[in-house]
Amino acid sequence: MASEPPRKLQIYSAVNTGVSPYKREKYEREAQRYWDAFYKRHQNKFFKDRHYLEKDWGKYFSGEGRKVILEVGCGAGNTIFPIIASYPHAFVFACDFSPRAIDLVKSHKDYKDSCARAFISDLTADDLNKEISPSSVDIATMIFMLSAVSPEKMPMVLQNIRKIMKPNGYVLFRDYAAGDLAQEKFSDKGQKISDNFYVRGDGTRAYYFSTEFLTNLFKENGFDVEEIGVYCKKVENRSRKVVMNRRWLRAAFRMSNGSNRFSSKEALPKGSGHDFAYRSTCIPESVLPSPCNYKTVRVCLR
Ligand SMILES: C[S@@+](CC[C@H](N)C(=O)[O-])C[C@H]1O[C@@H](n2cnc3c(N)ncnc32)[C@H](O)[C@@H]1O
Repeated sequence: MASEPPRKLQIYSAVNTGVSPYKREKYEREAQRYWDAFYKRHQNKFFKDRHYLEKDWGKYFSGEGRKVILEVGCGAGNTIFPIIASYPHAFVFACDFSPRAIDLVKSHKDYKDSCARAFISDLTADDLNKEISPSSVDIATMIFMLSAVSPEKMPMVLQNIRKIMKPNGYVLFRDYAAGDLAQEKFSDKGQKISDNFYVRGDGTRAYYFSTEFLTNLFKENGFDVEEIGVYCKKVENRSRKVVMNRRWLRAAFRMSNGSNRFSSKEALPKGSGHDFAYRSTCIPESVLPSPCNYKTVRVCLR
């Protein structure tokens, strides 16, 4: 019969990470419910439309033919609708595991069957091939989505996306970078689940990526790095008289040739934590634009 772990060990574990094993498991099991509650509370008012996509990634979206795009973890559609506005000939698949988020997308005034199809899907569990033909997507956008997934399950998301990407298709990625001010704030409050992974007060979670971790994660799952960089802003909140140093990672990954050589089993992390045994070469931090040149902007961002 399996015996319970010694009590001392349990206490150590809770103190070490800030979140008890019971809560950690609950946040994982009920991730969908927490995000759905988020959209019940905030509707489509929380995130701003992401108008920087065309400026940052125009070269990937433009070109011959009708581009097929998948917005992964689309939320209320703040990435979908700027893409449709800038590229009216594109077709955008969009998925999220929050039914309320998908309802918000479908009720948006610019949602039309001729240019978009939104559906409910848990990217860590549901096969995208049920909704999208294999090897049919030119570009997958992952905008502040992967950070919401536990590091143990990130490979599953990438393996799922690989199946529907065209050979040489691109994943365009933007998400939280390690060292962001918001991460430092978490560190003070005992909301740490594991290394660089935290839970917010509303039960949603956020992972803070280093360039090395992200590079290895994508390489291990069959993508090559096209570009990657840390992107920094000083965000000034004049009413609260605070200046915050925010950091994001912006990257583009291309499907590796020989796209089917990675089985999903191989892609899974080896340990129970996210101590992946990476085999691939990393891009050293020294070749990245670091330290950041902060530029001051006045915006309100999560
Ligand atoms: C910060 S929001 C980003 C939304 C959108 N990409 C944007 O640009 O505003 C993260 C989204 O990822 C979704 N998400 C998290 N884990 C997911 C999963 N396993 N499968 C599908 N969607 C997921 C959440 O429901 C949430 O809508």
